[in-house]
Amino acid sequence: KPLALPGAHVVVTGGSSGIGKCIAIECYKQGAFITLVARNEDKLLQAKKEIEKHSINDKQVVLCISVDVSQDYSQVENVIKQAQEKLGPVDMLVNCAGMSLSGKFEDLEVSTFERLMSVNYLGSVYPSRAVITTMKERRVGRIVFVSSQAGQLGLFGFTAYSSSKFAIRGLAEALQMEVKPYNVYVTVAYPPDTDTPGFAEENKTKPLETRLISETVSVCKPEQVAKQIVKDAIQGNFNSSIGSDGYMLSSLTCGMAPVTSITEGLQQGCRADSSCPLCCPDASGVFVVPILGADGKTCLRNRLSGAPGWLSWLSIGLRLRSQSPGGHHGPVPHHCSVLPGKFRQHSPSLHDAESEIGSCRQNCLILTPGEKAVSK
Ligand SMILES: NC(=O)C1=CN([C@@H]2O[C@H](COP(=O)(O)OP(=O)(O)OC[C@H]3O[C@@H](n4cnc5c(N)ncnc54)[C@H](OP(=O)(O)O)[C@@H]3O)[C@@H](O)[C@H]2O)C=CC1
Ligand SMILES: CCCCCCCCCCCCCCCC(=O)[C@@H](N)CO
Repeated sequence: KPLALPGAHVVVTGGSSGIGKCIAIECYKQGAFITLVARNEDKLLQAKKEIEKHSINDKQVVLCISVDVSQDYSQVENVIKQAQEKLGPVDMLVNCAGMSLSGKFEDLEVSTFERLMSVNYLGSVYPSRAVITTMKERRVGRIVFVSSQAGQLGLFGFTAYSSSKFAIRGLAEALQMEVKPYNVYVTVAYPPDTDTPGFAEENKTKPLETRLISETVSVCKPEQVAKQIVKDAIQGNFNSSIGSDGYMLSSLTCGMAPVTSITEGLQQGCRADSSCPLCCPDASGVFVVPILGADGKTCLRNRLSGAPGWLSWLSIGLRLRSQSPGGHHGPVPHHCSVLPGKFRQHSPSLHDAESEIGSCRQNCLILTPGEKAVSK
């Protein structure tokens, strides 16, 4: 279910400038309450004024908190606490604070590698770590990471920057697998060059080669990038790319990232049905056992959005095969997946799967249709 932004509390790190500021404006326009997090207080207040021009009701608030997200976890944790005291639990966190420095490997100071890793990577870990427990308890939440196209491929001049942006992806993939059963969705955005103060700053020292390679993709407006990111985050899409070459780049570099939207679209015929005993929304066994298990009755849609992409494709393949004459064994509800008999015989986990799913459900909050999740 898409996240409803009206009345929601959105925290944007790096919200005082560039892409982050545009994300804050986009959310504010849709009725959210905003907390902006960045270091410079003047820039924060300036951004607050600009964002407030876009209010849609007189209850909306923009809160500003100054902190360096890359320095000290307990400081960041305090900032999140302050924000939650004023505006309630965080529904969406956007990790957009970041910076770029380029240069040839041997020309970059070692301290630049440390700096980019702490701001871009640890600066995303800390705020996320500070909001995740409450999100899981409430069974509501979105966490957005802003990587970069340079986080999908390594580029000349970006030895320090690219690696810090690749790190974000590893974090996001692992985290999505953990939190999907709690209805918390992770989005990683891979923007191209975008016309922001940060980009202007980066261009002052960019090597010629880096500039030439980057210019093969045109520069985007931050408003456009922000719109796409907010849209994907609301939808719970794991991947957020901009434009057609952004889309191609994402397809080429998708690896085993979790799949959400496209696969779910293809799985139209496999909608989760709350009347199916195996399609409970706890979905704690997100991974292999439930996919191969449940004696062919596991609903794929709930299970797979936290699993690597190729597993989804495999299962779609199996499902299509199983629908062909001869591949179908026993009575199977229309919304459930079917595994061919051959696979059943060869997988020892299959026979235990139903009981395993039964036991993993004991550790979880089980919702019956119509019931609402409440925090512990
Ligand atoms: N513009 C581009 O071409 C692209 C940008 N990106 C990524 O998007 C994000 C935003 O970029 P962009 O809008 O260009 O950047 P800007 O430099 O315009 O804005 C950066 C924001 O992050 C804040 N910030 C920076 N460091 C810290 C820190 N240590 N602690 C807290 N806040 C911090 C800044 O405020 P303050 O300095 O006051 O702390 C500012 O609000 C970055 O992660 C960047 O890597 C990705 C792809 C392309
Ligand atoms: C078939 C696929 C076509 C795609 C071609 C790929 C070309 C790569 C261009 C990468 C540009 C790097 C952008 C980095 C932006 C960034 O993060 C900094 N500006 C941050 O400030």
